[in-house]
Amino acid sequence: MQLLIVAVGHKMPTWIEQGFDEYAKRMPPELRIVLKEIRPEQRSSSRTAATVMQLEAARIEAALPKQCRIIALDERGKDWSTMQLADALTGWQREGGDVALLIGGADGLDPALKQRADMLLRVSSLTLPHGMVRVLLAEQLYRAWSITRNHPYHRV
Ligand SMILES: C[S@@+](CC[C@H](N)C(=O)[O-])C[C@H]1O[C@@H](n2cnc3c(N)ncnc32)[C@H](O)[C@@H]1O
Repeated sequence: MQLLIVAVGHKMPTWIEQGFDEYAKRMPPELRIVLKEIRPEQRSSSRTAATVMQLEAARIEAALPKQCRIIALDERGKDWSTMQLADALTGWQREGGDVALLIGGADGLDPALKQRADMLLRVSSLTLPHGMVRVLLAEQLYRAWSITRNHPYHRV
């Protein structure tokens, strides 16, 4: 099973790339975190944010496997504790299939894409920059995995 992070945004600063890699590389081979970067659409005065999000959504859809669970990261989503994430991870592994975690660009994720997601998840009440969300998500997935394995990384 793979955890796909499908994230709008590329050419991230080195500190984002390093932060992400730091946690992604700690995952075991049977539960890899795979990053798929989506090139952001050009912003211009003749394009509305809705148009840009629709075009980015088409790119995100094209990057998704045929069958996968979709979790859309959104600040208006459900609040999960790390323990809840760890429980969910156990369930996802039991049920099998890939899980895609979607991170939007500067304007967010297209409403239709959020509608078709299995759930919306928020990681804070604050609006975070998309680069930071991928780092935070990688750390939380690693922490959640460490909980399922009683690994000492997570202290209660
Ligand atoms: C700069 S934010 C976009 C903000 C946009 N105005 C909106 O309303 O969604 C870029 C992306 O980062 C993710 N993101 C930012 N803050 C988040 C949070 N607190 N919880 C979950 N995802 C977040 C979302 O996927 C969002 O689409």
